[in-house]
Amino acid sequence: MATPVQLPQVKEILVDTRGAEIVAEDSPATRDSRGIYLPHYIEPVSHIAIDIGGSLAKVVYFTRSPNPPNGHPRVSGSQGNGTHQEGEREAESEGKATVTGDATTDNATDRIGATPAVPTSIHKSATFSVDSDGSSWTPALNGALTPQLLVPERNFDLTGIKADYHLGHRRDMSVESVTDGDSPGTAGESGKSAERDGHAWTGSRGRVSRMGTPRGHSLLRRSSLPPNFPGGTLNFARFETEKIDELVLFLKTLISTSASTNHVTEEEMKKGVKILATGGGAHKYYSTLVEELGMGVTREDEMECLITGLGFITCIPDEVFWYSDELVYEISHQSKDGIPPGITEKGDAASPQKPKDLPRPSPDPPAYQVTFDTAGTPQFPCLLVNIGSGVSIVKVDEDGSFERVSGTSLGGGTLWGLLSLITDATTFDEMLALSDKGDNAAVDMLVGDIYGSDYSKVGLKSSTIASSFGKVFKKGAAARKKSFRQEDISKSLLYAISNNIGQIAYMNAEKYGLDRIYFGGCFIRGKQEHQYCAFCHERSSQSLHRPCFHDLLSLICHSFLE
Ligand SMILES: Nc1ncnc2c1ncn2[C@@H]1O[C@H](COP(=O)(O)OP(=O)(O)OP(=O)(O)O)[C@@H](O)[C@H]1O
Ligand SMILES: CC(C)(CO)[C@@H](O)C(=O)NCCC(=O)O
Repeated sequence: MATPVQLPQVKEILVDTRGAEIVAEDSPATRDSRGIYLPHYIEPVSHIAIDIGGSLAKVVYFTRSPNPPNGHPRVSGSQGNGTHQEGEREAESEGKATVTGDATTDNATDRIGATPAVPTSIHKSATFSVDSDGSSWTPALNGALTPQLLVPERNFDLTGIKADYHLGHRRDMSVESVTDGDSPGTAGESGKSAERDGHAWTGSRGRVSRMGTPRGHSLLRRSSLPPNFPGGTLNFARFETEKIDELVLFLKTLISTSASTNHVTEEEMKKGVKILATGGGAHKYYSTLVEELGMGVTREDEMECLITGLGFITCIPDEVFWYSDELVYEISHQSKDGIPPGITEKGDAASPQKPKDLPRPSPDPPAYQVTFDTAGTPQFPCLLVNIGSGVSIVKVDEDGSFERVSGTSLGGGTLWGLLSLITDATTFDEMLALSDKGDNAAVDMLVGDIYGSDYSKVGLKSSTIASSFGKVFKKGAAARKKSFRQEDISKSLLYAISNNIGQIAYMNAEKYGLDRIYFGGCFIRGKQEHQYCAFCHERSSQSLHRPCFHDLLSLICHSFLE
């Protein structure tokens, strides 16, 4: 029988992201659900942040553990296409070991006297189970919420960890009395780095090797930990909004599992948990959430969350990325036969021949590399283009004030919906995979199809799409359905929607004199290069406008930083 524990109230929650590491996942389908291991973070009250949008409900929660998730090597950032092999390669190339998490399955927390303990065996990288019809993924619970305040004897000084957050500025962190030198793994050096740099978000790049503390050594270090050691994983899960009951069940299970792990009643557990909800669904499903969960839910405005999330994400090293100017040039100058205008088949000294098939962005050749913002330097003012079910375009001023200036209903929901009707794909990832293999020129009418060449007088290249799906009608009613490959249709639609969004974004950036555009939202989750290129297509190469992308769920830290 659980012994109830009384919980004091906490007024302020701050996130300590020093030494943060993105946890590798097993499958591409879950790559955006990789947790973030935060070796220093202590969460006095467990926060569950929920963003319920038109298409997807996203959940973020922190589970405490002294060890990184079992058996999962970490990567040093969301590099390249997000596969952890890339992260490993990068770590190796930097002469640093890629480390498998400290696979202690025993209960180290008991030995150091920190109670209640979360068995590390239940703390692992989130996995997903697939529906019987294979159409959707349901996230599995990862670990248990462990509010610091559930531990009756407190003597760890939290007041020393302060991460002041200001939009548009580097955040300064005062580290007054953090005992991070005693934390397992990375703590000491990262902590020093934070002090030395005076930056809150020192990030993880180049610190992978420090996670490789041999087990014996790490246990030795743990023995000198304060009872309430820091560390744990920020977990991500997502559900189709249509299946809101699955989200409710997930939250109920998370709370009840956490209660039993912490040896408290569910009622006590709920006192140490705060639920913050945003997105349209926070309003639509408010009473469902409150009634089903039996606890309070704080609603937050989705645009405010978005901007807070942008401020946070753009500060994280290696999170924001863009395509090289060379790649954008190639895409925007490629003629129908794949050779950019002005470049001969053979190439010449001034303009060496560029490959016909553009390679996927990769370190080889470097010209096409994805460029990461290694420093994590937010650039405000800017334009934020959030591509969810629909698209919101938000102008953000230098001081963080913002205005939703535009939008379009042709967004992620449109692609998802239309491809569900047209193709046999049952999941969004299958749709992206189809489009990856497609050739849009089989479906789209290009300027070259109409002119037989460029229409250079008005600046239109022969490769420019003159009319999305413009070739379809030509086939005649009977032949139409048989004539077009699902792959080509998928790519054409992806381009149509992405180009349209890119165009509206560009025009708004022009209108407001902004030279930085951030694209976000789950629509760009799949990290499809051609999709990004569609955003870059033509317009951005002619101007200073730099389309940048981020792929973390933007609500993440809003609730942690409130
Ligand atoms: N696994 C997935 N299942 C369904 N859609 C996905 C998936 N991954 C990415 N998407 C794309 O992301 C879109 C949803 O993005 P996001 O979650 O940012 O928006 P939302 O919050 O649901 O919508 P809104 O903000 O307009 O209310 C979908 O419409 C689809 O295009
Ligand atoms: C309605 C929202 C804000 C919900 O997130 C989003 O789906 C959106 O911005 N839709 C586009 C609405 C428009 O046409 O401007």
